[in-house]
Amino acid sequence: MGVLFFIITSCKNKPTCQQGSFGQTWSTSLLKAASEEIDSIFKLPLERKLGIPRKTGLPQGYSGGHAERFTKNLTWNETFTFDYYENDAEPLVVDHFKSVLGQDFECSGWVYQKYCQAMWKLSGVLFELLAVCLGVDRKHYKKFFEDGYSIMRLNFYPPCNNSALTLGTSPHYDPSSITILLQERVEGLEVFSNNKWQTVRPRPDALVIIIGDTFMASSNGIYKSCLHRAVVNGERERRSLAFFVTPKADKVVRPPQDLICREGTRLYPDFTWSQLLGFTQKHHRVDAATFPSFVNWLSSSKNLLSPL
Ligand SMILES: C=C1C[C@]23C[C@H]1CC[C@H]2[C@]1(C)CCC[C@@](C)(C(=O)O)[C@H]1[C@@H]3C(=O)O
Ligand SMILES: O=C(O)CCC(=O)C(=O)O
Ligand SMILES: [Fe+2]
Repeated sequence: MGVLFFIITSCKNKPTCQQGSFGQTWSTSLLKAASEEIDSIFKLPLERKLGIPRKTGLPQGYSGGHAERFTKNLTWNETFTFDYYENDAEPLVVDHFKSVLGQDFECSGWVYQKYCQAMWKLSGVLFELLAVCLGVDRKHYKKFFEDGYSIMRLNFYPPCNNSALTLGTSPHYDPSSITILLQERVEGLEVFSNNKWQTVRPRPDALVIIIGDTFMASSNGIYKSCLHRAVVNGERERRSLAFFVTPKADKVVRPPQDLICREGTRLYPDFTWSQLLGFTQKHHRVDAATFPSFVNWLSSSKNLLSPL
């Protein structure tokens, strides 16, 4: 069984952490600011939130339990999602916040601009770490993902005193490559490991790194995508931030050649992120069976980029 998820902590009690053990440029204060800023969006009046522009077939925008997409198994959460592209010239997240939420959201935009920049840098370090653990060229994955982007998701979970009837986020594997997840103080994240759901205890100074389907395929199945969910809390509001790292939309996802030679066989066909994203938005709600269903769909719908 490959790595499912792991937890990394920021530099110990340093106000700004330039280069910590992972070479990351994030700190507990940055995580705290990003957690606290979530309410600036979700405490808006409902009509304001529903007025946030949303394009059908894309995860970006505001949603309440995905009620605009699904008719059953609605989740007990509100989400706000936007894309992050690394761009040294323009603070694109700030521009996005001002355009979809208004000029008075410039400061919130800067909080998430800085947060996403730090998470993007961290993802590069994580890809090197994962490459080293796989025994492939240290820079392989960092180079593969460097012209990619990220889907940034803010999750807000209101208290729910009937946890038997609903979930915050249903059981699923993230379709993306790796997810950098920040839970603030209220627990709720559970991973399915050793045949049972296990709580991942929140730590305000820690990030949870979750392996997704795209990285599982890029590692020829050596790393396994991690089944996880979010349960609701009876008394307390819960917040989390998920930074889904994804390749450039039209880039072909396949393991490095030396890994294929070493393994001898390919577990998954070539695909693009654009195909997988489109599948999750148009054909199959992300759940515990997304990736096998996607692979079948690829083969049956003659969308295979190349035979296995
Ligand atoms: C490709 C994607 C689909 C989701 C957003 C991105 C990456 C994670 C996916 C998601 C968050 C996984 C849990 C279920 C989901 C429906 C959700 O709760 O929002 C997923 C997203 C989606 O389909 O919009
Ligand atoms: O809120 C959480 O802890 C998990 C959320 C999650 O898995 C997701 O947004 O993909
Ligand atoms: Fe997830």
